[in-house]
Amino acid sequence: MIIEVNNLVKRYKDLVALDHFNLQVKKGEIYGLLGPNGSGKTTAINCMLALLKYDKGEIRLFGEIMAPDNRAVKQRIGVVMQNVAVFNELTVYENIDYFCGMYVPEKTKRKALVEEAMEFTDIKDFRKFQPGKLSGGLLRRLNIACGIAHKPELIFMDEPTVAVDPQSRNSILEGIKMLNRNGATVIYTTHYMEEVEQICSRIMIMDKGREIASGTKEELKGLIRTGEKITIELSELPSEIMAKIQKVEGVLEAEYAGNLLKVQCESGGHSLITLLDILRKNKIYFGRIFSEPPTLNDVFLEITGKELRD
Ligand SMILES: Nc1ncnc2c1ncn2[C@@H]1O[C@H](COP(=O)(O)OP(=O)(O)OP(=O)(O)O)[C@@H](O)[C@H]1O
Repeated sequence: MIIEVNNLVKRYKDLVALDHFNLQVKKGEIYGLLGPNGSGKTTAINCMLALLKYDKGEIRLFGEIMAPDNRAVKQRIGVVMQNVAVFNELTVYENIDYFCGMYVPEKTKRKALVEEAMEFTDIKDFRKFQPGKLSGGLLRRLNIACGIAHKPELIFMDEPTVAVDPQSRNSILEGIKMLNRNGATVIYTTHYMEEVEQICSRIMIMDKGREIASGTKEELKGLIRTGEKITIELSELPSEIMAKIQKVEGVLEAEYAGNLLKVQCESGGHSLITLLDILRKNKIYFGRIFSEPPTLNDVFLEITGKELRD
């Protein structure tokens, strides 16, 4: 295991931010911590990095107890925090060089690493720019370059795509996958379920400082009763036909509004054919049909009774 967290408790006065939190991350994973704002993701990361003291529990990184002065372990770690943390008086190149220099003292070796990090994050053209002159997306890329230039084996990324345009977001996500293919283990926090679905090999869904479920996205979706959501375009739907639809085996809920019939089905059920048969037999003409699998928001909703997003 690269990360082992056992029974971690962190309180801010009366508020329990982490409540007996456990985590195991294996080498080579992109592990996602998914949870709404305030669920404890940043607190968990800061404890793992020994930036915060905690009340109870144990944290091991690379098999060693993590402590603020454990330089050997810190050298093997890269950090990309939620808030961009760069120096405004330094250029792009100098910023990356500074952060890389904390772990790589040799100048020539460092030069090659800084060039590589700029290439990787595609900010070479801005090497002489100061951060204040960069767009939001470029700033995020600089933040990432500063965190990864020394080629860490384990990378912590805390919501690196917040307030980033879709194009930069995709290039950041692709970059993370590439870092992982090149051998880095990644721990990634977000409240965007699409991101963890896109890049993470395993996911923990958090709420109120605790794990509520974990596994691959397929395993998580298999935990819940909610299955696919079927949408059918219809110009009319008499109430007696709606009543028949609501009684179909495997149908949890059905509603008709704005010429759309929306049917929420149970997981594992195959209700589409039956639904279409009912419509055909009753001479109800339908247009396009869509089927969406359950999302991680459905998992969160079914377990906690609330939406993942605010
Ligand atoms: N320095 C602090 N002092 C007091 N309470 C704090 C402090 N930092 C965080 N908290 C509280 O601890 C809880 C967990 O916060 P944390 O920032 O770890 O959550 P998060 O899941 O990372 O949320 P976000 O996505 O908003 O960063 C929240 O209720 C938050 O208000």
